[in-house]
Amino acid sequence: MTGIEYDDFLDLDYEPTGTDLVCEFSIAPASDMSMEAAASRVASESANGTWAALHVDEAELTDLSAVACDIRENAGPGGNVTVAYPTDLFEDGSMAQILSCIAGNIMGMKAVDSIRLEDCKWPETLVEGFPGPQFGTAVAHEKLDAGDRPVLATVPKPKVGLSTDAHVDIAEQAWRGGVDLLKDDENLTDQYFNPFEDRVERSLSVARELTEETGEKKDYLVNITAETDEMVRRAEFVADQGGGFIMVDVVTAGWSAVQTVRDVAEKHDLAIHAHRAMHAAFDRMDHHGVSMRTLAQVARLCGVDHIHTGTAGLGKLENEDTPGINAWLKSDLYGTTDVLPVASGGLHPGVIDALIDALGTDIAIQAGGGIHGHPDGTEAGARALRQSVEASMQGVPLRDHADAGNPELAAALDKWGAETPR
Ligand SMILES: O=C(O)[C@H](O)COP(=O)(O)O
Ligand SMILES: [Mg+2]
Repeated sequence: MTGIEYDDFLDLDYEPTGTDLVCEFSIAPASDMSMEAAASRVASESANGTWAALHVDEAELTDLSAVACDIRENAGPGGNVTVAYPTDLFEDGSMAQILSCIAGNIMGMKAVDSIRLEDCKWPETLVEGFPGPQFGTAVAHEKLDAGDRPVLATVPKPKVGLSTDAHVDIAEQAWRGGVDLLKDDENLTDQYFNPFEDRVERSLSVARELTEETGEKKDYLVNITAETDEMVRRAEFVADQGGGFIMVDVVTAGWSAVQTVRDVAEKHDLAIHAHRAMHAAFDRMDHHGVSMRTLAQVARLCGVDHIHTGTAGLGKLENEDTPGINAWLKSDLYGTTDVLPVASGGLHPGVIDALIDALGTDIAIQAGGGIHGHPDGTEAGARALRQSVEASMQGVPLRDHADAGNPELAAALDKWGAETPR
C-alpha cells in the first residue's frame, strides 16, 4: 500500500518531459497557506489527488500524478506556478475532459484566494488527438479574394430586431461597398423577426449577385449557435444554400459542441468563425479564471478557423494581449493549421492604421457600428473602411488619403477622428 498526500505533488527538481502538458498558473494562496502548500493542492486536485491522504495498492494504480515543478513568488501575495501533467491523464481528443482537469475544481478551492490558468504548452501527443482548423488564415485567398489585405466583415446593427428585408438590404450595401463577409451578431440566431432559414437563403442569394457584380467573392458568417443537433442541422442548411462559412458562439455553446460542428464543417467544406461571447467571464480579471490566450489555444485545437482576439485596446473592449494571442494562433504547432484572428468591437475607419500597425494585415477586421454609423449610410461606411485599409497598407496618412478623392473616408474621419469608443 502507498499513501498519496499533497506533498507528493510538489517536486521543484522535476523537469517536464516532451509528453507532459505544462500549465502556467498565477496563484494567490489562502492567507494561512504557503505557495508550496497551495501549489501542491492545485496539482493534486487537477490530476488524481484529493483532500484526504489515500491508501492505494500500487499494483492497482496507474500513476497519473501531476507535479508542481516551479514556483516564482511575486513581490505581492502569490506568484506563478508551473504544473506538469502526464499525457496519460487525458482522454484523447476530449477538450471537455482536459478542461475538467486543468481548469476544473481548482478554480474554486479554498486553498487559493484566486487562481488563473495563464498559458499551456501542449505536447504533440495531445495535439494530435484534435483536428485543428481546416483553413485558418488561408480563408483570405481560398474562400475569399482578400489577397494580402485584411479580410473585412460587418455585422448589421442593431444586432437584433432587424427584419429579414432590412438585414438583407444592409448586407447588399455592405458587400457593394467593399466588405468580404456579412456576419451575424452573437445573439442573432433564429428569432421570429428574422428567421434563420429565410435569412440565410436570401442573404446568400444576394452574396452570389454581389460576387458577380463586384468580381470579388462575397460570403456570410452564419450564426448557427443552438443546441448541438440543431447546430448540425443549421450547418448542413448553410452548405445546401452554397455558403462557405458558419459561426459558433464557442464559449456559450461549449467546446464539445464545437468539436461536433468541426466534423460536420469538414464534410461540407465550411470554415468556422468563432465568436467568443462570455469569454470575459473567464478572462477579464487578471488574477482569476482562464486567460484568453488559453481559450484561443483550446479553440485552435478544437478546429475553429477564425476567432475574435480583441482590438489591442483600439476598440470598445478592455485592452488585452491581442498581439501575443495572435502570434500564438499563427505559431508552429506540430503542423496544425493556423487560425485567422479577428479584430472586432468598436472599430471604425479612423483607427485602422493603428490597428494594422499593432496587428499586421493577416487578420480579419469586423466593423459594425463603424460602418453602419457612417453619416452617409452602410455602403459609404464600407467604402470608408476599405479606403482606410488601402491607406494603411500603403503607409499613407488617413487624412491625406481622404483628401485624395476618398470622400467616404473623409466623412468617417470627420465624424470619429481616431477615437477609441467606450
Ligand atoms: O460581434 C461583434 O464582434 C460585434 O457585434 C462588434 O460590433 P461593433 O463593430 O459595432 O462594435
Ligand atoms: Mg456582436
